[in-house]
Amino acid sequence: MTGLFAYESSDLDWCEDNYRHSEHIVEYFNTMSSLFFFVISPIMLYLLHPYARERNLAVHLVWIMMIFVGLFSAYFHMTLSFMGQMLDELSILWVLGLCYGLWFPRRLFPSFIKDRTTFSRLVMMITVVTTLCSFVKPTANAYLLNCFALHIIYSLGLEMRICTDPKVLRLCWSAVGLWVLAISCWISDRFGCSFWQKLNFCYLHGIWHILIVMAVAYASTLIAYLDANYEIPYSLPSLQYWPNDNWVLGLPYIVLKGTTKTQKIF
Ligand SMILES: CCCCCCCC/C=C\CCCCCCCC(=O)N[C@@H](CO)[C@H](O)/C=C/CCCCCCCCCCCCC
Ligand SMILES: [Ca+2]
Ligand SMILES: [Zn+2]
Repeated sequence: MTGLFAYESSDLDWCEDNYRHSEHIVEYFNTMSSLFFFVISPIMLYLLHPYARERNLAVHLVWIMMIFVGLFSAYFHMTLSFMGQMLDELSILWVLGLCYGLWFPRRLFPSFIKDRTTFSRLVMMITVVTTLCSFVKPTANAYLLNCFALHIIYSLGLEMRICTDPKVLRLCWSAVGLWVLAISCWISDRFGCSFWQKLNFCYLHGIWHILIVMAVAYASTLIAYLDANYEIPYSLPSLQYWPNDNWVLGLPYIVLKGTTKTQKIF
């Protein structure tokens, strides 16, 4: 049992040199860049509060769980232990499950499912089964998780076909662009390590951490915005960026111009 927690007991080892900057932290830069989750998550929790209050307070669980993803990611890179790997990957799986349950568009539900509660229960069952299966071949987990991004982009494409709002389109392309940059770093670190070692630049996985958090902030806000238009249209949602609307890489959030009260007046 203690072997599961042992340093370097995971089959995964990223390109960054082990123990280069500290004798206690296996991959220093990868560990430190995981702390970026702690910076973005509280800000997103704050920015999404008006939408969560109107729609469903469970929305807050997404960014609360992202704090745990950051924590487990830091623990994994600090130790490269098997337990760290599983905590890192399973926390990502459960955030994905939560996002699907909350936000997957009703229009795209399989025909035999009539309401979101049934859909969320099905997602929960699939997440539990996938959690158990993840112990069968742990080295395959990360690849499987990355496939979810493809499904999210495909579903977004279906939703965006009829969209002409430039602000929404900008958010969508920014999310996809950030993800393309992120996944390029992840793949390059995984499969091009000898090349990057020759250049003495082995930090691509750490850069992936930073880019994927930004991609998730952009994609989740876009999906929440589409959801708000569909599920709480009286709230008149619109998109803005923090701290400034004109910043190239501000954090997107949803502003509600109407509330339940104004709905009752109409
Ligand atoms: C209707 C669904 C809406 C979904 C919205 C987005 C949901 C985000 C869900 C999960 C957060 C992912 C956080 C990534 C943490 C990375 C930690 C990490 O680096 N782990 C690695 C090991 O250290 C591990 O190898 C990585 C495994 C792959 C993770 C793949 C995550 C998929 C993220 C999907 C992002 C969607 C972006 C879509 C852009 C248009
Ligand atoms: Ca390494
Ligand atoms: Zn990582």
